[in-house]
Amino acid sequence: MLRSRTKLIELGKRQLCRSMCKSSELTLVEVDDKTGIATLTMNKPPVNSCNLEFLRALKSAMKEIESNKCSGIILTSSNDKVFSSGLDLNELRQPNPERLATFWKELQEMWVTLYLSNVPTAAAINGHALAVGCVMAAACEYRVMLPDFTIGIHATKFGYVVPPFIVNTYLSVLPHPVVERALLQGKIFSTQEALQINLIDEVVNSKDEALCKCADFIGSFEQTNPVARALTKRQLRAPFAKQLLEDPETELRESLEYINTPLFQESLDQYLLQLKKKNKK
Ligand SMILES: CCCCCCCC/C=C\CC(=O)SCCNC(=O)CCNC(=O)[C@H](O)C(C)(C)COP(=O)(O)OP(=O)(O)OC[C@H]1O[C@@H](n2cnc3c(N)ncnc32)[C@H](O)[C@@H]1OP(=O)(O)O
Repeated sequence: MLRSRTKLIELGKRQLCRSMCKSSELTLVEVDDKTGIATLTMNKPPVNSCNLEFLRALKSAMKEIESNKCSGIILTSSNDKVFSSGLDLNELRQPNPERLATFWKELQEMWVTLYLSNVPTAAAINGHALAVGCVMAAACEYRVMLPDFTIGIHATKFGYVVPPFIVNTYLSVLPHPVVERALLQGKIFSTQEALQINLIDEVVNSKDEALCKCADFIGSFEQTNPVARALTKRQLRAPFAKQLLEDPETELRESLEYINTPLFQESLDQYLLQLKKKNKK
């Protein structure tokens, strides 16, 4: 605790970044010179599905934003219909064992980086946010969403047992009975339904408005001490991340075992077929 506090104070002494604009193919980071807020735009066509390289790019963008002492992160998408379609299902289908293990570790690390980020995090959900797309939004501290899209974790519908840290992401935002029903049904919520259950904080009519609301949210911490804020956030969130932080190997092993079962592979094949068929109609 003392070590991490010292590290944070050292970070606090560094200059607030005034302008940084770094693009990779998969992510785009723009920092507002006045506010120090970084907008991290997911940019993996066609639907921001998370493969190994994309998870890596997201994690490294977030770490870089934090190390540049920005005042907060807004997560959004360059696609105006899809925030993220979740994990790239091709990574899970008949996987190469080594790549699958690396992929899953990246997933764990990306989640920890976002969920326990030292800086305020907000999601401008400008399109569908499915499965891990929803998890990323729910891992942020604030969510604003455009109308007529969908959000939720429907893993049970395609034969995926939801790992504890994903359950915990939902539990950070929603009451237990709501989480239980939503996960067991594999419920996908409309924007309006998501607002009613408080999965999102607000509905807005444009991406610009969403970005402004997120910036206002991050600005609301201007008067707080960033070190005290970050440590308090960590205290509140650590119990939900404890299992994964203390024993990532067990979660990794259990996930890999499950992904490799014939039961999971068969239901994944069927699900991917449905997804492709939809486009041929
Ligand atoms: C952060 C730590 C998390 C740890 C987690 C484990 C938790 C377990 C829970 C979930 C795991 C997942 O995330 S699995 C991913 C589940 N995602 C989906 O089921 C989304 C499926 N996609 C859609 O419903 C739609 O694509 C869409 C609504 C997102 C967009 O619709 P649209 O019509 O705009 O686009 P298309 O359907 O035509 O898609 C274009 C193209 O992309 C392919 N596609 C879409 N999603 C995926 C995906 N997730 N993985 C791989 N490929 C995907 C789709 O088949 C189309 O391909 P073709 O052009 O070749 O037909």
